[in-house]
Amino acid sequence: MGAHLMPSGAAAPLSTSKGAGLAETEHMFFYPDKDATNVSVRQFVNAELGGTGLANMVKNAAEESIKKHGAFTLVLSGGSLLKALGKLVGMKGVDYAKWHVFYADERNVPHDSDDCTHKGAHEAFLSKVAIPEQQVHKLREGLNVQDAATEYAGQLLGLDPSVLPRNSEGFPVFDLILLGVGPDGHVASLFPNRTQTSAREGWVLPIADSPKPPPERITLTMPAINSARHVAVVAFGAGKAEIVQRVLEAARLAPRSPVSAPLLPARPQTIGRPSISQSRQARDLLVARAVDKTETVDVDAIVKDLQTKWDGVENKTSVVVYAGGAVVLLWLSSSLVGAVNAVPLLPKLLELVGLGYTSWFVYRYLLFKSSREELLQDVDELKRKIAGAAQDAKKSTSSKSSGSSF
Ligand SMILES: O=C1O[C@H](COP(=O)(O)O)[C@@H](O)[C@H](O)[C@H]1O
Repeated sequence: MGAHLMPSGAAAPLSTSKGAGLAETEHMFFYPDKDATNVSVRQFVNAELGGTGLANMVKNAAEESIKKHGAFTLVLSGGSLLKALGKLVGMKGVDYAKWHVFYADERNVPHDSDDCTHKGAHEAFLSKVAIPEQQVHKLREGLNVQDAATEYAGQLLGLDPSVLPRNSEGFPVFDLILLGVGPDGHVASLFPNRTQTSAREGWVLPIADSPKPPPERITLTMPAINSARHVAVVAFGAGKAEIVQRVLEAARLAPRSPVSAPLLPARPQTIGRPSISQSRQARDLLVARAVDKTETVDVDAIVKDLQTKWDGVENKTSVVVYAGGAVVLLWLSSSLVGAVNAVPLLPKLLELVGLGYTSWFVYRYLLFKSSREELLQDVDELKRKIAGAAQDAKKSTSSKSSGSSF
């Protein structure tokens, strides 16, 4: 990845990690330019807290939309996003009877296939909340992909404009579109450098050869996505970190042109300041670091283990003296390395010596079977000598101490 520029123009450090315990933080590579974009970046320290943040955002958007036009139109995409939506289950005070659910993209597969986004959404939360069945708009099964896309567009066009209004250009105005993002930057089933991604007409498109399996899908078009009142891109987990960063940098470097990767939906191509209706459209990017349970550190167990080991040490004074000596040696050697580094050309010369010696060692001891056996014998011999010397030292200490008792 290239350098990350801070508002001052200086390069920013690469790490995106944040202090533990913070639920939501500012993303360090995002510098909002209020005139050019109305995207906000919300960063959570882990996917668990990100899921809660997402569920709250959806709940608030639903309340606002129901107040405004008596319905809430929510558009889902697939993948890891669906699991995060599980946090909606059990939330109090949600008027699910007024929700209408759609898919930003869907795979052209049977509804019981594990590749089916609707199946994932149903398992994660639709089956656990009271949204009327007829208000969940699924892709019709068993059609060829072209007909499936036409049929899906027909379902949307058939809705009463009080539920799904259209804008002045005739595109649908969904209340909230939730987009996942692939590591390659695709959103919905709009993949970078594919013709469908730059389509400027139509609501729904068929995809017959998706670069990510399964190959047959349908997807909302970019202008249909852009017309929504709110769009949130949800990018949870380490696998999404790089693409998120790249897109934020692209948005920063060319704030007035549509971003090249389709992660942040391209802004309508208006010259100058966005009009009031455009600036009212909210764009959110929710990111979270992945925290795997196996990564958590049990500090108590470590302390206990150290305590047991320390209790088992017979001569604690010697251990303390040796440990102190090791620290001093480490300090001396680091000073030495510092001094060597300060001499011009010497570090490079020493690197060459190291390289030469390593090559010789590999050739002499590791390349051929016979020389590897020889090396093992030498190591055994050395071990025997060290063990013998230690035993001799022990014997002489015990004979001295028994001598002094006479
Ligand atoms: O194929 C798809 O992938 C993206 C991202 O999925 P994820 O599992 O990497 O989060 C998803 O947003 C899209 O809807 C889906 O069809």
